[in-house]
Amino acid sequence: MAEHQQQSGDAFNREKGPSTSKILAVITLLPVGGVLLFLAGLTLTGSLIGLAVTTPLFMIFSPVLVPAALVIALAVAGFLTSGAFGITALSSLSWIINYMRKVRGGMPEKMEHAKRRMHEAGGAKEAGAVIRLGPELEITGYGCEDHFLELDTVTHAWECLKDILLGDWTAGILCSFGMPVIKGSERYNCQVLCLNRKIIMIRPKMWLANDGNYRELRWFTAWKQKEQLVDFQLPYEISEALTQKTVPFGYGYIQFLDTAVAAEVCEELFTPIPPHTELALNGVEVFMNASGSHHQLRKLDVRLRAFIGATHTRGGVYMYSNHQGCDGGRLYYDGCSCVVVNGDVVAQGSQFSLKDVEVVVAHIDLDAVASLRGSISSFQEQASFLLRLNITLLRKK
Ligand SMILES: NC(=O)CC[C@H](N)C(=O)O
Repeated sequence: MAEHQQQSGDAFNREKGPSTSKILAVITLLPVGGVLLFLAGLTLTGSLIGLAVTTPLFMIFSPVLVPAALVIALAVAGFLTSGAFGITALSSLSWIINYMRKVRGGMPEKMEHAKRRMHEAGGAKEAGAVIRLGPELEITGYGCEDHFLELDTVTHAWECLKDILLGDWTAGILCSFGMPVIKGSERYNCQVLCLNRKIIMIRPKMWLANDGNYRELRWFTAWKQKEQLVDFQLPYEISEALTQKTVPFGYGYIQFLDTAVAAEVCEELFTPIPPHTELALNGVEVFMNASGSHHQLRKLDVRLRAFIGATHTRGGVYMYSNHQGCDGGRLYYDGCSCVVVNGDVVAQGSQFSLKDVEVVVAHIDLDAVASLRGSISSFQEQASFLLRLNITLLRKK
């Protein structure tokens, strides 16, 4: 397995350089831009000199209307040509500068949105939030479709995650980011859980959305080894930057000193046996559902019933984060990110909005979960006889 992991590191390195077509574009545009800029200058100077020489002559020999009109026409033509040359030259040079900047930055602008979102969610952190959940496949966007099959989509997602982790965004706040991860030869739709500039667990989606408008099995494989957390070797550049070599990968939850938290990824909630049922019996109190769910009449009602059903008989905090807007495909993702506690919706975001980022914050009393569970005898009976799940222990409050 270590060998396979190294492969994902290799892929990470391989995809760095610019493509041949881009290099060709730069090589052709650079002289063209320069020549055009030179011609622009030349025609501008010519027009100005012509105007300067002929104007006094016509002042003396006026009124000679036809040659005057001729001079004006020539001057206008001169300015227009110079302007056209100038604009073409400047736009080709600015394309080159932009391209150079992108090559050096190494990441498509699209993935910068994840960082922007983190920045705007900073307010939630200042308001005291200790868990931050973004939507499914947040870093790349949910609707990449066949671009998920390109190695550099995954590579750039790691680069973006690295930038986020090197900043302050994850200091003191558990953050869940969605991105594709290649493990060995398989590509998984994952939630990457991070805290204090480290990756503490990668949770691959186990039940993929593959009906109606969804085609996740075309791009991802479902994680099937439910029984164990395995070691995932981070791509070389990530492990160097984070000084962290491996991370637990698989199905499980994170045990803090005062509570337990787990991811349940979108479609998993809607399966006949959703993971939250056994996670709850294992003591997980907070569920983080990262979702990419499109708008369809009455679907919000289906979702809300699912969150309420998940938590009102067995207790729990259900955090739900959905994309909002359109991203590449033909669907509208209708937000409505929310927080549900013991069957009550305590916070909910908008369904239709043009905002770049919307942060939904809720202040939760975790004792309400413990006390509901403590009051249901059958919950305790089932919990005491259940097989224990995989845990990542964190000695942090
Ligand atoms: N991304 C998903 O897993 C979609 C799940 C579900 N079918 C929905 O529409 O919400």
